Amino acid sequence: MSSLATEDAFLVLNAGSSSIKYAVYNTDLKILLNGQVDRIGMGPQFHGSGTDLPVPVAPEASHAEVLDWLLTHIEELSGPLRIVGAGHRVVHGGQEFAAPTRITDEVIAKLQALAPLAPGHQPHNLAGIAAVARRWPAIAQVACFDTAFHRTQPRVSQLFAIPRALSEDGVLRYGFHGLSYHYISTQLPHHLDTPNGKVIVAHLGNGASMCAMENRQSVATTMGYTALDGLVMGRRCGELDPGVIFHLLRDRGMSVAEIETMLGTKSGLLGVSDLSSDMRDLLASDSPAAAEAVELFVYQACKKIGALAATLGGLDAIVFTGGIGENAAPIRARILEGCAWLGADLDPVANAAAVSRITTKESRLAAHVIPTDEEGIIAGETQRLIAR
Ligand SMILES: Nc1ncnc2c1ncn2[C@@H]1O[C@H](COP(=O)(O)OP(=O)(O)O)[C@@H](O)[C@H]1O
Ligand SMILES: CC(=O)OP(=O)(O)O
Ligand SMILES: [Mg+2]
Repeated sequence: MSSLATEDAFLVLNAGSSSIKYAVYNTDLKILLNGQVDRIGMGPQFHGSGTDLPVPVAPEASHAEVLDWLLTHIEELSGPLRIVGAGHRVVHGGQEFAAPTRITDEVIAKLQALAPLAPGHQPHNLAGIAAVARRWPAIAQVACFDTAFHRTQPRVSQLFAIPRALSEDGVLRYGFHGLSYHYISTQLPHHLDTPNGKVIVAHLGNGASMCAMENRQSVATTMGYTALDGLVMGRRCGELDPGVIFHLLRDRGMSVAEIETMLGTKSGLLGVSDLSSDMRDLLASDSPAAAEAVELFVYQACKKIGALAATLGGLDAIVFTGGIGENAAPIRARILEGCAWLGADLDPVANAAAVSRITTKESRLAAHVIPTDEEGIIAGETQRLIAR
């Protein structure tokens, strides 16, 4: 990156369940570098600065190993830049963290205590914070939470029907993907005729969820206390009768840890297809089990759209985002076919091109594709907190 000048810059890390996205911004929030490692656990691939290359680690290498390589690579790419701050996506903020927060040892300890509620994410988020602190010991770091955007929800959306004492203790539907939903909420006025109307945003990636918005605020979401609930995901089961867990414990002799691993990493698209957690692999396969996994993904998405439309009392628009939402035209088409009763009329040409609006002019329900930018939200918040 010989074109980079010597200037102050922020690093942003967004560790998801199958990817680590990064971006480097200058203090005017201009993006200087960005990219990602995806397919972590399945032969990780780096994409960024005009190159695509396999990460030189074992195919099953952990997020931590990938992170080590990635930070060295970012340091090389960033050449003369002075990294003066870092912002991180942190998936679970629990009851306490409802806004971006400067990271201290005390904050780290509290976030570690929440790790059991997000075992596929929080440890990777904290590993990123620790790795940055080792490499750039003097810089300020900021945590931005996936749960924060949903804190505007009415209490009834957050409650489970369990004894009150547990709800008072924080066993609530927190919801996730909030940085993505926050970004999309800022973009609705640029795309929709009715940005403040009744909108469902579908963040469909390796993790997948939906958020019902009105006045661009979250009023309901499909994920829960943890990121296991709701839609079918790459490796997570989504909505499940809790009775299945008792059956596995009592009648099949599985341990809590085995069940957690099964529902969190061996279920979803991977479990049903017996082939892959990656939608690209399933769409390219002619296996009947892969087709059934895709059918279940679409079926559950349509079912949740119906439920969220009911919480909103109607529906003006659906927005697709995330790796599948942005890139998988056949999945968007199939979900919108299931929304014909809500007035969706797909424009196949627009859908194939993934231009912003993918329904016809006459369609009563508008559908749009809007690429998400979690890193942009993190960068803005990091700069704001560090400047203070
Ligand atoms: N062209 C594509 N067609 C279908 N699915 C895609 C395509 N590109 C990416 N995906 C899907 O997006 C998923 C990753 O989404 P992403 O939002 O980046 O994941 P993460 O949850 O790790 O942040 C992959 O698992 C893959 O299934
Ligand atoms: C919360 C969550 O599921 O995140 P991701 O989609 O990045 O795995
Ligand atoms: Mg993600």
